[in-house]
Amino acid sequence: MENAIVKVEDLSHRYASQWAVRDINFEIHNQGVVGLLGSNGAGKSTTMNIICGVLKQSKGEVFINGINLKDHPVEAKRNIGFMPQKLPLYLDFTVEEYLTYCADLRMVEKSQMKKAVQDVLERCGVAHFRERLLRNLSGGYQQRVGIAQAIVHNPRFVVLDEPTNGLDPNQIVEVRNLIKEIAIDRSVLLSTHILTEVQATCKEIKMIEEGQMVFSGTLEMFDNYIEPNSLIVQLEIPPAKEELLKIPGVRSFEELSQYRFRLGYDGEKKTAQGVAETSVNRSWGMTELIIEKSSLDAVFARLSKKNTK
Ligand SMILES: Nc1ncnc2c1ncn2[C@@H]1O[C@H](COP(=O)(O)OP(=O)(O)OP(=O)(O)O)[C@@H](O)[C@H]1O
Repeated sequence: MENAIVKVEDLSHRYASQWAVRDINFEIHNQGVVGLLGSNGAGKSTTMNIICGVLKQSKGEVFINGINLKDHPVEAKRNIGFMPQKLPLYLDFTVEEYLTYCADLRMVEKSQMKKAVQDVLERCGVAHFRERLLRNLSGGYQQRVGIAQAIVHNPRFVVLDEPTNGLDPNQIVEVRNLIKEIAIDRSVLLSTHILTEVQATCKEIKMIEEGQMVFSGTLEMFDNYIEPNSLIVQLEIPPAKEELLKIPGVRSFEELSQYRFRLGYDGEKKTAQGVAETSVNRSWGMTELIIEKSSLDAVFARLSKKNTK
């Protein structure tokens, strides 16, 4: 079987006497964006810094493309691109000078350097600014250059730490599109506090709280983490409230308008089916039935709380 792009085994890290990360395990096998979530101080930056080889862990192992990062850092890092939260930009360099410098640091072969820089200039949409000083670029374009430096050596795995921080709404959309584009042929681990960002870009989510992994799964699993327990039904010829409360599983009733009602239920999936069937059988003229899901914020809050109990 092909090596996982990233494999993290029993990863723990301690600053002085305090453990920041405890026994984290995960693997990333596929291309696409994986969101790394967690409250402030949860351990995201510590985890990312270790995975990128910037910080040495107290315990555990990290393998990048099958290569042990601790034992073979130079080889392993060839497969990693990192864009830290605070961009390491040299503001007096032009875009092209800076990317050439980064390509050199990442040990791109001299003969390949020009092509590597040209490719990322184009791919990240900054070719027309190649001669501009970094200090004269807008925040959105500086972020693009930050992403370009992370992929100039064509790594299989890229880590982006809050890449849309401080951007305006248009720039956010553009940078998110760029992230999705670069994740077509590589894995991207994206740390963010913004749940709409996760929704817009990620296919998988990992969530850390107090240094431990509290969730790992698809965006859909995260979205469905809290079982729905209410539904909205719209009926053209509504019955009396008591009739609705008689449907098996229905526990509560709330009138939203003359024709629209919220019914609370016990989480049993069959209840929604029962509401639909009864409405049809009794000719209540059902025009809409929506199962109300919890928001991503509610799931995030539940997972954070679960860990602090
Ligand atoms: N250099 C350090 N020395 C001591 N403690 C640290 C150091 N860096 C981080 N910590 C502590 O380790 C824990 C995890 O911090 P970390 O920065 O990894 O969290 P985070 O999830 O990235 O937070 P944020 O979202 O606020 O950036 C926190 O309790 C933090 O105070």
